[in-house]
Amino acid sequence: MGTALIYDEEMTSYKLLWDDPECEVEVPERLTVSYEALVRSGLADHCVSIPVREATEEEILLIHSEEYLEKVKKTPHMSVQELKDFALQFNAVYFHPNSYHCAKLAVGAALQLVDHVLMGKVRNGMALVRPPGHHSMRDAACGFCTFNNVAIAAQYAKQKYGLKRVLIVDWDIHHGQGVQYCFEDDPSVLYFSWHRYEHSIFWPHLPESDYDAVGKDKGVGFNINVPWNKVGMTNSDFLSVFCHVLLPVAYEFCPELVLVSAGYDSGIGDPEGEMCATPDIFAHLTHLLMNLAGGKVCAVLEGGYNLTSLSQSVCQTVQTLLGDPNPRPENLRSPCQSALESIHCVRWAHRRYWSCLGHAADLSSFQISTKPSGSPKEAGESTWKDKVAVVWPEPVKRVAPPVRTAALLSDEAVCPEGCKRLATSDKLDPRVAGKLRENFLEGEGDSEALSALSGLITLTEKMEKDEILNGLAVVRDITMATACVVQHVTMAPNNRVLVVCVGDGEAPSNITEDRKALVVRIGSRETKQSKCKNDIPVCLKKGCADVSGVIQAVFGLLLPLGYEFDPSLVLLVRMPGSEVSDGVWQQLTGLLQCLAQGHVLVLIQECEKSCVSPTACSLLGEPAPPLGQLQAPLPQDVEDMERLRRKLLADWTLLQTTAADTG
Ligand SMILES: NCCCNCCCCCC(=O)CS
Ligand SMILES: [Zn+2]
Repeated sequence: MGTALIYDEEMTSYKLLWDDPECEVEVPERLTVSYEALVRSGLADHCVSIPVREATEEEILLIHSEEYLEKVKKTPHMSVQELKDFALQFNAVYFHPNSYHCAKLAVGAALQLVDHVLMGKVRNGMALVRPPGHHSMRDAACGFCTFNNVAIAAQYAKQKYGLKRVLIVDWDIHHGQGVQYCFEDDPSVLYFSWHRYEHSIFWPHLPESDYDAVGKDKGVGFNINVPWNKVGMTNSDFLSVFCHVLLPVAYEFCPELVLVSAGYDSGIGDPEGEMCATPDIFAHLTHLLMNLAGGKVCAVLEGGYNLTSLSQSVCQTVQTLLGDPNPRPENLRSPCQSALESIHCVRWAHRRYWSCLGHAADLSSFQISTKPSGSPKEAGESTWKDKVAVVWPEPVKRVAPPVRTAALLSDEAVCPEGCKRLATSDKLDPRVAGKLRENFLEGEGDSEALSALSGLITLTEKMEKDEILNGLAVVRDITMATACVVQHVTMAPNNRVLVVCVGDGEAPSNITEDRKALVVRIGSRETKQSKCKNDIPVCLKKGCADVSGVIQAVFGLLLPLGYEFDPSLVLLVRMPGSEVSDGVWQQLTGLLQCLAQGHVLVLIQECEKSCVSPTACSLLGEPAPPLGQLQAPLPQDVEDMERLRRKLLADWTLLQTTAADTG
């Protein structure tokens, strides 16, 4: 199934007709540079092009009032002066004779995308639209927005397809207060937004944009606001919020559809956001959402005003939706104190509504940075032109290797659909063979074992050379196989391997202190107390059969560790007898492809070959099936994981979830 791209140059046919410093950034070129970048990079050709359509009045009335619609309907016939006066009644908007037409196309584009995804014609997709939507309200335009494209899409999806749970992820740098107002009392729509706030001195200065606006009545808990109280937030801040706030809650919620209010004014160089996250981060944010809702992800453009940053970020998003491997995240470091405060506050505010946040540390442990007293004054109002020009490196080219998934199997085993069987006939370099015999086979002449190990070496080398993206291997002795890969990979100077062992069993013996290998073991009990600090055992009372326990460990520990470790290879090992369900296993296999440019090698023990085909599906880029709404993790497990997290904080900064965590 493909990735939809919805774009029509008709939506460039309106613009600002008078002087207004606040609106001048919202130019038609935003759409043309984005689309042209997709065409130039060849990404547009790999997408399924879907035509736009005008939304009907009935669809607009799903969210907006008749009075408001009747007002907007009059704009095509207005003079410039009348348009100007009309706009004055709203906050930070402008109108043009063509605005109404374009606003109906923007809504229609979003609905076309939702239809094609929910009818299974495409897997996911992106709608490049303007005007944006997330600020507009039932009775008012606001912040360049006329109709609330994403809010209408959510309501439309519920009504037409009977969806019970829709997740809206708003990564735009502004708070989509319009969306919040629509759904704050609605438990079927979980709205997540981060936004520049600076304790309300940033536009639109709303108290209800703060972290304590958690929803109302039946909707308490279903509105999540992460305020950025400083500018300059980085990739590390963004990933920390996804791992420690959004994703655990999103998996507990288990949405049937993910709508993204994809605004790129949160990217570096944007005059509105003034943040420092680079365009490649949107590849990771997108990837981390793609195993939710069975992969049904609809991204709808909101803001984004630096044309270079915008077009690069749009390309990063679409390339990930297409399934291409993610770029390795550049030099991640500790989230900043302000971001940690925000994470701490929002986790605390939601601790009663989401069991995955039940243990969130209370706020007494540190003094929240005080809100400025008195009425908010506009943040130092310099127009975007006199902002100093920001530069950043062009995102690295992301090339998909010629073979996506290779399989190392015994001769009689059937090769899963879509995988390429690895020919072990390749002559193994006699020196390597000698080392393997000496290190792993105690010299015995077991040619079968030797060919299996040499096959693993070949697999690993083909990944390093980008001849294949990922692979799976069915082996007889999984501990030996793991040790063999670890040894081979860590021989090269700047290679690092993240070993994820799922289920109980011995960690590979040759893990050294040199941080070239990091082992995270998710199992039911402490085997022997791990002596070296690069071997991290996560213990769950019920072992890997505990879905919410495993998910808690994945987002709270494994992914932050993985991102910070930044491996060149991920080795995912399914220990024999691990009771992990295929669903959880596929989630893991899918999510871990966000690391190491997607180079994931999965090891399966001969006796477990029933999980070969689900593994292959995930390695081939199929979204993992939804896990269902998650139960609360066991309190004992949560305490153990919290203790482990605090112990690891000294070495791993992305594990922090509160400002008090440092030191
Ligand atoms: N530069 C500080 C002044 C803030 N003005 C805000 C104007 C509305 C922005 C709306 C928007 O970007 C939609 S995504
Ligand atoms: Zn915005």
